[in-house]
Amino acid sequence: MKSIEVVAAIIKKENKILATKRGYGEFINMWEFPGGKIESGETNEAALIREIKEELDADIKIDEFALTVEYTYPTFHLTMHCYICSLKDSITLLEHNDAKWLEKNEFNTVNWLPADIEVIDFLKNYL
Ligand SMILES: Nc1nc2c([nH]c(=O)n2[C@H]2C[C@H](O)[C@@H](COP(=O)(O)OP(=O)(O)OP(=O)(O)O)O2)c(=O)[nH]1
Ligand SMILES: [Mg+2]
Repeated sequence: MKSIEVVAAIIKKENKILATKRGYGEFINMWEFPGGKIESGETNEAALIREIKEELDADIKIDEFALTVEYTYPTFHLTMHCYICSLKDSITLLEHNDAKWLEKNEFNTVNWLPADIEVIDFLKNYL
């Protein structure tokens, strides 16, 4: 089975985190943490900064590593490294079709990608 390695940004502002809704592809309209595939030769941090610039036209500060999720979808295995980040400026949705700032008690109001449930469980304790 194919394996992919992805970095994702848990962008935090006060007690809220940014959830973004996928605008295209297999998982369209499901919610995720913005980010994407690490390219060869790239560090996790460089990949995350590049992806957030590409997807949200924003610069971020990576504050700390949060967790790595391993999840097997029917057609591929996902390794996803997640980092707590803060925004240096505003965002523009270039690939997503919606975004929401969610407090802990609102996490369950959106339809997360299956691999993200573990991230949500982590954040319920972290925030
Ligand atoms: N970015 C991101 N991807 C996730 C999350 N949860 C999850 O299962 N994935 C899966 C969905 C995708 O199959 C896979 C790769 O992420 P991606 O589609 O964002 O990759 P990318 O930005 O490089 O996009 P592309 O150029 O391949 O279209 O990771 C998440 O929270 N954030
Ligand atoms: Mg992406």
